[in-house]
Amino acid sequence: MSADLHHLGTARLMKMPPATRTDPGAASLLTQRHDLDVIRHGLLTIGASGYVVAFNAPAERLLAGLDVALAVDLPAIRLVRSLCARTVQPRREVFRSLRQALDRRASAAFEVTRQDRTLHIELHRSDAGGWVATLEDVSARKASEARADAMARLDPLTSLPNRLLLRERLDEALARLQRTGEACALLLIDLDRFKPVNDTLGHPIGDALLAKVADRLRSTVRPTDTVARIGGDEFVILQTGIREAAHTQALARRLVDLIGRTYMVEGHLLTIGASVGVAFAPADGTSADKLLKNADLALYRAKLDGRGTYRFFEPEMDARMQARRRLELDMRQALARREFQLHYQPQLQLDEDRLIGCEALIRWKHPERGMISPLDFIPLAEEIGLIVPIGEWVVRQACRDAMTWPAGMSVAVNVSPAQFKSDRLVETIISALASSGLAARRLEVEITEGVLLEESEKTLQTLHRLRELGVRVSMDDFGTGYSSLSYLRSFPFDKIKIDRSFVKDLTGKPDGDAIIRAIAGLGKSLGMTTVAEGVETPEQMQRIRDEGCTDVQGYLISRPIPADDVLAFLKTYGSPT
Ligand SMILES: Nc1nc2c(ncn2[C@@H]2O[C@@H]3COP(=O)(O)O[C@H]4[C@@H](O)[C@H](n5cnc6c(=O)[nH]c(N)nc65)O[C@@H]4COP(=O)(O)O[C@H]3[C@H]2O)c(=O)[nH]1
Repeated sequence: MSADLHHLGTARLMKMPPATRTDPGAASLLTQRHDLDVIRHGLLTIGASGYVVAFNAPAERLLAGLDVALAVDLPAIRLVRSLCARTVQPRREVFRSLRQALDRRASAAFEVTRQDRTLHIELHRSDAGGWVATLEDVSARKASEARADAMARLDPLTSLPNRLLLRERLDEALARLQRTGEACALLLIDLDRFKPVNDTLGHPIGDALLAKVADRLRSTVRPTDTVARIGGDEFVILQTGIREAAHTQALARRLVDLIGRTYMVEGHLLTIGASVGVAFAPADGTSADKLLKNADLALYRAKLDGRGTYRFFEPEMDARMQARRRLELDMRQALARREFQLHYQPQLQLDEDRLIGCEALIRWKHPERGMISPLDFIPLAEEIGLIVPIGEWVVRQACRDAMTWPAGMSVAVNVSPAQFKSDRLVETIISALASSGLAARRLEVEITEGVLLEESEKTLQTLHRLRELGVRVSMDDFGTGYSSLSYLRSFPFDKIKIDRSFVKDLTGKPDGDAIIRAIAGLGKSLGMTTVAEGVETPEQMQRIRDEGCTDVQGYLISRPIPADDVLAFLKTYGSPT
């Protein structure tokens, strides 16, 4: 240390006896001490010869407790040594900056801590060749900065660590893992059915529910684990020091069970669920990003597998996700590249044995993969919102194609829940009818229960607007959902399409005709047409006729055929006028 101090240039000077020193202005500074006391900050002057010349009362107070008493004529070097024993920065660093300041005749600043108090000290060169030091107690500011720093790492609603703190803990755990060889697990938790609670009961109830979820999560982990909230209804648990994967599995199972138990929030009995994706370090990744990504892939799988469950990451998930991403990229270009086609499946009216319309069914002619079934791309299109432009194309194309058919033939299009949510549906249909010239009564919209499940008020309004236009509305896949019957009461459908699983049961199961008979009777009394889907055999057709259904559709009449073949098919079958 003393070697450093020689660089400060004060050691030689301080050896000089006080009597021989001449510090210009020292006397006047001493006389001004009373004036200096009014300054809030501590002030201390050091003469050119390296001795304390003057200081005010705040300086005395702030420096009380050092192992050297502040006094006029105190060698500055002793003061500096005593202060440097308590600097926040490493002592060498402080000396280096003091030395630099001295060499450049510039200022230097450093901080000293003592019993929870932090002093900020600045040294400035004075005109007289000495130094003026200012001392400020920055403890309160430091504490509030530390508080703000901690707050920036906490989620205000649940007081759980937020994404930032999770990230820091995860980085620490991963670094430790390399040293100790222990494993850790990341459990990504997504709440199922939280959004409807928030949307229907309001945000205060949603917030209270999230706080309860946080409490349950906290209660089920060890103190060494971290529970974090990283998004609206997304939580994460970082489980450290794992010896067996079975412990993580037990935790994942516990989470699904615990979150799925009923909550009482302000008089409301609420039930939500949890899907959990798990990734292990180091097996599934040794970086925070990789681990989060893989836990997310596992979570995606858990959701696909019906939610309310947990999944561990597996390498194939990554491959599957990449395939999905490729499909998504291709699908985004497919519209512009005109790769979609419509095939049409004719519908037969049983009474008069005549064709009355066709259902439009989309096909994707992929340049490399060939024809792709809608079952393989429509769900993804719905998920990423691409169903809106694709559905718009379907409606426009179907209307154009139907204009080439005999006037008695109508066209039915499938409309998915995402299209209903987009607000553009009615305008799209009006525009498609206007530009094609098709009469509204020749267009039929087929919806499934999925459409009615969400935002029912808004959905019903849209359905009524379509009805006012003259467009017909049919309920598809009837009988497969949870509450098909109740939906019949909420909207006066024109048509019920009986799911083909019931038609299959006609010949496969004893009493297989009971459901068809019941639905046909229901349709009759409600004044709705009933169409049996998936009719493949003459026997099924006869039974359906006997049970009172009005229309049929299925391979027996025709498979879906390309648009260009429809007219030829109508001719051979005997088309309506
Ligand atoms: N085994 C058997 N199957 C029969 C028979 N008759 C018809 N099918 C098939 O049953 C499906 C009927 O359509 P969906 O229930 O609306 O089910 C459709 C519909 O939900 C959806 N989809 C098709 N086109 C569109 C579209 O343009 N927009 C939307 N949103 N969804 C569409 O994809 C689903 C599957 O379409 P496809 O693969 O074309 O499958 C069609 C059709 O080819 C039969 O006798 N036996």
